[in-house]
Amino acid sequence: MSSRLSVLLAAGSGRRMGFVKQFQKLGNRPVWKWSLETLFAAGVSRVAFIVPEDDVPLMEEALRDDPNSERVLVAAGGNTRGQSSQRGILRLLADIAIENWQSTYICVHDAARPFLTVHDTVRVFERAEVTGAAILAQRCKDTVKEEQNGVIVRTLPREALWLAQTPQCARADWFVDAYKKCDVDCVTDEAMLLEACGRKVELVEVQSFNGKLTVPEDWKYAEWLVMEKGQSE
Ligand SMILES: C[C@](O)(CO)[C@H](O)COP(=O)(O)O
Repeated sequence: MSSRLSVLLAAGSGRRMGFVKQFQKLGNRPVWKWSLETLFAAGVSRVAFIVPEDDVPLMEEALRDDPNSERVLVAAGGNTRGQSSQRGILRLLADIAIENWQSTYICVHDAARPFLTVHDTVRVFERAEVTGAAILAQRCKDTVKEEQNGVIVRTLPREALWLAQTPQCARADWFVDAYKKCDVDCVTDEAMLLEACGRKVELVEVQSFNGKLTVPEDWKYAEWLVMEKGQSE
């Protein structure tokens, strides 16, 4: 019987957004709460919630009255995404016997993707539980250009291109093995780390909108979407 755990990343500085979006209220709850509820509804038993070091006490306080508070570990992020993700995974595994790591699946999710659905989360876990690792991703719809000094040097074949999203899920022992062999500071997602160690990571095509709130336009779109969904105040 396998178990499902998750790392929820919320340690970013919000430089491109202009504010720390993951703690802002979106509709009737803070951005981070949207994904936290989804992860638990998808069968995750424990979440390592990774926030900036200075915000750890604040977030512990914010979680105090949450029905899931006992199942959330708040911890400080590192200097890079890779370090934050690694800290979360190792923190979760500290409470689990090594012989159970093979049957433990951990997904890493960006708190900045609040619209993730339970259905898509379960699909990623189910594929990872079969293949060892899987991530949610979107097929590339646009024509993609490679540039040098503002000029196109190549058009890439979009049939083979996907846009990586989160959750990104793998067997716990695969992550631990990757940490021994590869540098977490050289990757921009967990799949890239696993790929660097020769692991095969399956792509699961996203079925509902799961955009990342990165720039102010994304925030405006998110507010509009929440209004449409009837989940504003
Ligand atoms: C993991 C990711 O969401 C895949 O698209 C993305 O790389 C995260 O980027 P960020 O700069 O750490 O938000």
